[in-house]
Amino acid sequence: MVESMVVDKGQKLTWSEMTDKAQMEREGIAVDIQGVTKRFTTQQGDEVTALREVNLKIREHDFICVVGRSGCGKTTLLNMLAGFERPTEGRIIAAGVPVTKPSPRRGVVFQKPPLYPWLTVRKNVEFGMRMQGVPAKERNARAAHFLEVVGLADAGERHPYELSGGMQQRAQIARVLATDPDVILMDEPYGALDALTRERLQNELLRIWQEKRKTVFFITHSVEEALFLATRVIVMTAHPGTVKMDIPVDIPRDPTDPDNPRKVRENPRFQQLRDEITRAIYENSGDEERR
Ligand SMILES: Nc1ncnc2c1ncn2[C@@H]1O[C@H](COP(=O)(O)OP(=O)(O)OP(=O)(O)O)[C@@H](O)[C@H]1O
Repeated sequence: MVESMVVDKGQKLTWSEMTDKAQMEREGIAVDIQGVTKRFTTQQGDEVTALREVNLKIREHDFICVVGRSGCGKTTLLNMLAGFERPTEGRIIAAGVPVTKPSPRRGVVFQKPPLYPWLTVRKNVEFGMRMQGVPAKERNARAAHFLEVVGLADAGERHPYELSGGMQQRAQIARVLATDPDVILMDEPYGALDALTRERLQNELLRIWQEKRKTVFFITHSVEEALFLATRVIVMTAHPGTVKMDIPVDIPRDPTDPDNPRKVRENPRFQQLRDEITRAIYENSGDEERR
């Protein structure tokens, strides 16, 4: 039987999708990952179960950090949240609607900033908005605002190759923020940066997250980075990838305080959670590797 359809903000939804959407809005759920399994077939014809039965409710304004050993399926999960890949089983609902393809409501920040070398930084920041059909005047104003937000107000007329790695990452973040997504998906965005730049950018991201009230899903290999940023840390285990722990982080943070990183690190709760999460990642792993 074909369910009747209703149109909501230009999207066609079935009645049951409308009911789910209303419930998610009532409960403040931004993204609902429901029983997601993902299998790949390798070129040799073998089947790999990258994720099995992942269930996770991401609330609006959550800052989720996902940690886990290499190969546990973090990027696979992010790719499905972005709509780049489809689950083999289960489904992902974002803003009440099943995710079937990429959407500007979900911005993606990659480890390597995909900036266009022939465009200035300002034009790069405007690019996503141009794709959305934002009029030139508004594009200009929003680009100026977000370049300011990420501390690149003076770099708008430069080209990406004239920027440091940290500045390029800031430009990418400005480009994503300027498209005004509900959810920002970040795949190890600071993995390639030196420790000091990384700390600065983490603080900046916390401030932006507090100000703009976005929902963030952030992959990292660093437990310390996760504890510095997250409202919830999700620990995943491998073969097949699944959620092992969901840990709320209750450490007070103030990104407007330049001494915030040291204060957070020296909080006894930080050290306790770091040990607990590190143990969870590596126990039963059969080796002593530590990151
Ligand atoms: N397109 C693909 N075809 C076949 N197997 C894949 C494909 N993409 C991912 N996999 C497999 O799925 C599993 C999870 O990979 P994924 O990249 O999501 O892990 P990850 O946790 O992000 O790893 P890392 O921390 O190293 O980036 C791995 O075993 C990987 O080999």
